[in-house]
Amino acid sequence: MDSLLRPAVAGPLVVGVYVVYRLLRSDSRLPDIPVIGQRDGEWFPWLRATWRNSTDFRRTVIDAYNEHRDHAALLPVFGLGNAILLPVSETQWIVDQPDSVLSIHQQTIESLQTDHTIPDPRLVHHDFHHRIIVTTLTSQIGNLVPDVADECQWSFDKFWGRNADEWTEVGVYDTLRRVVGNVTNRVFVGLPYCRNEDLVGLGLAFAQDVPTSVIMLKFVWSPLRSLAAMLVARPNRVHAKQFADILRPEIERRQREYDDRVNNMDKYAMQPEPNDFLQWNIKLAKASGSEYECRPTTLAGRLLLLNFAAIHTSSFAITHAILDLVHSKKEYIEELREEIQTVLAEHGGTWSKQALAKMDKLDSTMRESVRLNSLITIGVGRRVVAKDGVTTPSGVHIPYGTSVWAHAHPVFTDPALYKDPNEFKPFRFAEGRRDKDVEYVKRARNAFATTNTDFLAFGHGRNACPGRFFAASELKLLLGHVILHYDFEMRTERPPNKWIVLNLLPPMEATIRVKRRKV
Ligand code: HEM
Repeated sequence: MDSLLRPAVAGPLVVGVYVVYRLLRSDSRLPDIPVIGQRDGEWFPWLRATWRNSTDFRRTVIDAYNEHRDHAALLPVFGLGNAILLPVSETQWIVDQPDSVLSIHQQTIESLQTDHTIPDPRLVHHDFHHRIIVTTLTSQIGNLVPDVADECQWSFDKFWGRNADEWTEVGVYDTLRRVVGNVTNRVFVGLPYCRNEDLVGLGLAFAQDVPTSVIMLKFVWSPLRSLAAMLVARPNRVHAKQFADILRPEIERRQREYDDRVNNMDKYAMQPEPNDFLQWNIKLAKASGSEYECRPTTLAGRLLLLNFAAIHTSSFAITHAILDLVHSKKEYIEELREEIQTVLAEHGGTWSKQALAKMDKLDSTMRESVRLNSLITIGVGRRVVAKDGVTTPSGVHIPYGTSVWAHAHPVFTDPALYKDPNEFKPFRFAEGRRDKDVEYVKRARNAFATTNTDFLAFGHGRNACPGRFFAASELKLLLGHVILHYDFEMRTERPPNKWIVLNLLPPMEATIRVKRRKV
């Protein structure tokens, strides 16, 4: 008996009993509503539903849509905590709730365990980067397109080559994540740092560290997570420090120059300020008067957070689009090439925001690919932060601390919404935009970056992805560039996507053969 009371034995025992207890039964505060994955008459129904849902999430979301789309249902999944999938009719209600009732911020902190996985969690709590994306990045897209186009060319020359005589085999995801890393960081930190392989590599590594450490931490009892994170989130800290070390000289140089510029306007009359995220952040930090926001480690940390939010999401999207095209019809690629050539010719032969806006078929191709391959499979996750909980329009009371979600993956392929829903039809949305029988507002819903309750790839409502307008321009330019400059060897069988926990990912090992076009 004495040995049971020793801390080394008692600690794990208490944790073990608690974990088993939580797995065997649901939280008694949860409403009495159907449980996704639960079958009548089974022993340990909660545990078995949790196991079923966690091990085959694709089946889970499809069954949930077929059986529970009209009412709320509990969604037991390992690591998701108390979660409820609301009926499709309540998706708009979720995103309309004030942040004091349903919070995306608290949900992000919980689902990414940011207090443990982000080396400086204050970065997440103060949303400076979010403000800069909304106020400056989006409005600067027009001015940034030439830089994006230049970096795109440099990067594809490097990773796909210029060989116009022979086919070259390239790893699709592996090369595209590097291209996206360069191009996105051109807009975040500018030249020459966006081409610094160590910097881009660290951004990619960090974006992998976070989900990996989240998965490991979810297996640890929450009071012990800070302790476990010392070990589990070590790579996150190491990579964040190395990332900041590379950028520190540039950040300090820019800060000195910024002060000097304010005092000596004449001296810099012929030298424009850099137009990138780092510079906007330096400016906003100065204006805020916050010593913390002006620290080089804080500024570098924000850039790393953005690398995390932007690069994987965008790399997955462009990987899917290219795989979809290469495994469809050659005529689609030819039709896209014709559109791109025609529009570019009308715009002086160069990429611009206006030219991109005219390329309806290109825009449609990206949206169609995201429709079939969206990374997120349940959408607009929000945490109930109202102390007394919240009651949904259909009358279900949801307690404090529970997360609510909307159906997403099966909605993208609902035959009631799309004809031939599982077929890749790249011009589907372009046709929708041209349909003069449909009122203008509805036609405009077909644009790539437009969100609605049926299309949650970027979320929806006032907290929808703030980077989506930039992402849409960047991705269209990348896709347009490769269609113009490369031939693709067409293939028949698209390698299947992969479900990793709750997300849908592209086949990362897939390769294709490309040849530079002689133009
Ligand atoms: C194809 C590319 C992208 C996809 C599919 C995507 C998707 C998403 C989604 C689903 C959300 C959650 C929204 C919600 O729950 O309503 C989100 C949030 C966010 N995204 Fe994106 N994103 C992409 C690109 C980007 C880029 C390029 C940036 C930065 C320039 C970015 C920055 C962010 C940030 C900062 C948030 C957090 C917003 C918040 O917490 O309020 N994303 N994104």
